[in-house]
Amino acid sequence: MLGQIVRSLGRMQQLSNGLKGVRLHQLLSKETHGHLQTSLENTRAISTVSLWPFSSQPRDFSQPNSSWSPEMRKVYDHYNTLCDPDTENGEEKRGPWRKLPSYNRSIKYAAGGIHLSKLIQAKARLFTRNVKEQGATFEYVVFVNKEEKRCVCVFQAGHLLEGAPGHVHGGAIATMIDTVTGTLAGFLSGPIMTANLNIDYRSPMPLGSVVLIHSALDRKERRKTYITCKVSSTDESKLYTEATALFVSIGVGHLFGSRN
Ligand SMILES: CCCCCCCC(=O)SCCNC(=O)CCNC(=O)[C@H](O)C(C)(C)COP(=O)(O)OP(=O)(O)OC[C@H]1O[C@@H](n2cnc3c(N)ncnc32)[C@H](O)[C@@H]1OP(=O)(O)O
Repeated sequence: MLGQIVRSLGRMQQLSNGLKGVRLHQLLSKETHGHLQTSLENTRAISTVSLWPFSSQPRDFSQPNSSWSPEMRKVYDHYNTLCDPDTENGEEKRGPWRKLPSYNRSIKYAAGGIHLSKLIQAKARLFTRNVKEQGATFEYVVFVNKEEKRCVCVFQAGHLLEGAPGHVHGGAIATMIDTVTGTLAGFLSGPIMTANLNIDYRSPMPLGSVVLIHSALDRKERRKTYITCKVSSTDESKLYTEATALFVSIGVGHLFGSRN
């Protein structure tokens, strides 16, 4: 089975031979992210923007939309400004902050990706980006600071995420924590999967809230990347949730049931 997949992927690589800088393993890394660990997909998109000259333009869900509250927009603008380059002596210098783009399934936009999508599951979409109604579920943007090995996510919780009446479902909060810590782990360590997630819910989060999800690298040990996480109000006066997460680096074969 794995052999067949690898042969199919080989044919797909021929399709992409004309595309400079695009290698099969990069496409596979994106697929890994599309299904299980899309943080690397985000990461690659930063470093290889040239991966997107294909077919139609994918929608970047990290752009402001009309569902965003003034508070969401204000915090977004603050972090977005940190991503702007400074000009010193006429030279542009980029700081450590980057905004990560976010797609519902970037692989289908790459050459050969459509075939990869079919091979795995054509209708699969990233969990947090699969509701068309803007503002109904997960509105979020992740900003990463490479030097400090940390990131911050601005998250607005939509009305379809209700758990306790009027408040955000604990599973939705866990989803966002997994997403943000996983994005950081993938950014720092490449393809990974969540091995362990510990969450302490400290205060109920009202639906419609805009919160900050701060994640930072705790440590790396061999294939293990440990991340800490805090979810708070935007002025950081109220703590909603704390978490720790462990991500284990994987090879692509892991997704096909191989340990190679
Ligand atoms: C933008 C969106 C980003 C979203 C990110 C979301 C990512 C996800 O949600 S992934 C989906 C949820 N996760 C999964 O389904 C993973 C299922 N589990 C697995 O596939 C495997 O158990 C996996 C990959 C975690 C580890 O398996 P394997 O590669 O064989 O590693 P293994 O050799 O057992 O362990 C490696 C190390 O990790 C440690 N480890 C593994 N699992 C755990 C665990 N649960 N707790 C503590 N330590 C662990 C091992 O002790 C070992 O440590 P050491 O190096 O000190 O010996």
